[in-house]
Amino acid sequence: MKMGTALIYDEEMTKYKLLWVDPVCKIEVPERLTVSHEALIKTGLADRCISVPVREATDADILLVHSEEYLEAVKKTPYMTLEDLQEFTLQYGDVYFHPNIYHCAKLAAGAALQLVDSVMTGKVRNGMALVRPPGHHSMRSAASGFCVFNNVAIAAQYAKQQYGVKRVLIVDWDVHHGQGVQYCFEDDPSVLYFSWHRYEHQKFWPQLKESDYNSVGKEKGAGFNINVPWNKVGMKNSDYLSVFCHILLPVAYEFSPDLVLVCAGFDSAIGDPEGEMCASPDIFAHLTHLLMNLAGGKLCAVLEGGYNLTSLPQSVCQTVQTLLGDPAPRPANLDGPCESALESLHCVRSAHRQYWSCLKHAAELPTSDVTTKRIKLAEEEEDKLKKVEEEKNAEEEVWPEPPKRVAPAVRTALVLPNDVACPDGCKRFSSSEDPVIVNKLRKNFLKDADDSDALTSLSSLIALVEKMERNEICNGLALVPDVSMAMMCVVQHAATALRNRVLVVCVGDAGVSSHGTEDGKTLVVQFSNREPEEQKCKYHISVCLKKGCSDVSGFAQAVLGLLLPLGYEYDPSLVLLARTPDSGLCDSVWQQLTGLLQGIAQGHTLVLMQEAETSCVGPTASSLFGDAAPSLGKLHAPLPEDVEALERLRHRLQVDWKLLQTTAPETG
Ligand SMILES: NCCCNCCCCCS
Ligand SMILES: [Zn+2]
Repeated sequence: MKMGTALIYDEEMTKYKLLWVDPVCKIEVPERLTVSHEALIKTGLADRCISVPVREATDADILLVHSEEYLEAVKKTPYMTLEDLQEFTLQYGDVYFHPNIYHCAKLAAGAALQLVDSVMTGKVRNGMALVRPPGHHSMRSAASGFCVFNNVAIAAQYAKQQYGVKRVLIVDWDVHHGQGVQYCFEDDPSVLYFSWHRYEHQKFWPQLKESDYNSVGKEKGAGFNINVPWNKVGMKNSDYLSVFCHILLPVAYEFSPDLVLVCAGFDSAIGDPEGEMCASPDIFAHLTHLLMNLAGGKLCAVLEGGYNLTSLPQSVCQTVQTLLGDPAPRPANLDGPCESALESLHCVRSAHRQYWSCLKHAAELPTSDVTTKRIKLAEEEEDKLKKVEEEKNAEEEVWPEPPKRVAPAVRTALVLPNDVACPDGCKRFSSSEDPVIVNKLRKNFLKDADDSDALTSLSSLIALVEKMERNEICNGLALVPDVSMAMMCVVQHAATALRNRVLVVCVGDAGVSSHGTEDGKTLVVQFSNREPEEQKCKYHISVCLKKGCSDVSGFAQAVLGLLLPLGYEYDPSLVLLARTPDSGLCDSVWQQLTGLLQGIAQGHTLVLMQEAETSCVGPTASSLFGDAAPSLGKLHAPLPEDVEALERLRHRLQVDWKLLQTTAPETG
């Protein structure tokens, strides 16, 4: 049921600009929209989207968030002289008005509403609106930070009112705090607002105390406002992915939204004069991918900031290409979150532990003196490094073009016994038996050489792996007589053939070969309910859950907070996902796992299942084919012993795996 991706853009929104000198506002230029749209055209992405027209938000729409007096005031601006416009602007901060900005602000808000309509009526699965003026800083009765109407806040209220949406998740990955969104929903438990933002201990604009991590929401909304302050510039891909895996995703899955809105600001990308961060544009492919299995895939991304006319279009293209379902590029050098980011991560998780069961066992807030000492030490240390850094790259930031993301000709290939039907859309795969492969298999694997159907399925499997390695096929599913043997066979083949690494994810108690784990060519992560004997080595990890994988929330938290960070850091070229009938996994959890793992290894996921599990072929194929996994529903609290076990395991493994860190290492 793969549906399309909407793209909303109208050049009318380029027809306003700054009419006087104002150094703060001069970066907000019409070219932001034109370079972004042109990039989508040039890369062919625009043609793959469903073009949806803008519309003007009505007074009623705008009044969902703003006051009548504010709307009436803004309505007068088209008739103002230049002096009046400058006078009118002075009452607000870091924003400018123009005779045509009211019209454009109605179109920007209306574009967000068109996107919500398209997604909620099922016309499309997801989409992106390229708009200006942005919205997330504007407040009930005030313009702010280049924003006039709060496009995403209006869209959230509209979705609740028009479609009876119960829970809306707003993810604000713009580098500024969307204080306007926070104020709008801080006492509203039906809207979970998540924002990270440059903060520098309140030194950075808008310099609000309430942008810090301890603003968690008010009254009934307590816990539903998550602020992640960046107290240093230069944050990188690892910092962003760590916050997604250890804060946003666990909470988002527990919240289980019916709709996801993204305040898609790209001033958090490298090269931006506002953010001064160092995350590469392709990180937005992963951030987008990680949100696409929430709310059954209903995701609306609305442009906010982004002021570097090179990284902005690159980031926009990375986002749209992922919304279209193309495999994400392999993440660039994930060398672990920096000290300052770990401080923030620790503070946010601790501030929210009382509200979210997935954070229940997050470490306590560091005691004040330890913290201040640690922050001081960390700051001196990092400032020294920064000085060196600054000397080095005082010149313009440069970064490589994001890698080309070619979707293979065949997305999903299935190796099935002849009597099992192949779901539509997927391609049945069987190889001409390559004698070399056959002989090797006979020699290494098949005791009784006449076991022909094992031979057939194994040789098809190897041939499939080779096509994935050549990027001719994206992912695959194989029903095999013996999962353990098939796993071993693929791992051994891959270890030699594949230049790179294989991540083996085992669900259930299949015997797992430790082949390749001693030298790191293979990373095995096994989920089961059997207490593991001593932890073998860094590359063979057993995750023991009390009720195995049958406890949805325990398993979900293990996947989000442990498997994903491990997988991203390991950065394999193939993900081998093996499941045995005793796994106890329900289809929707299985589909979430299969969906999320496709963000790794450029989507080269190979699923192995026992031949008996024909009922699981359909759901698995649909997830491999790119359909969003069904929502898991609100997650109840995981078993305390599971959360504790995960925390202990993460604490033990973080020595070797930096993306598992959630607190700054004790200094001194
Ligand atoms: N450099 C500090 C001045 C910030 N001025 C407002 C920025 C608004 C961004 C909207 S995404
Ligand atoms: Zn911004």
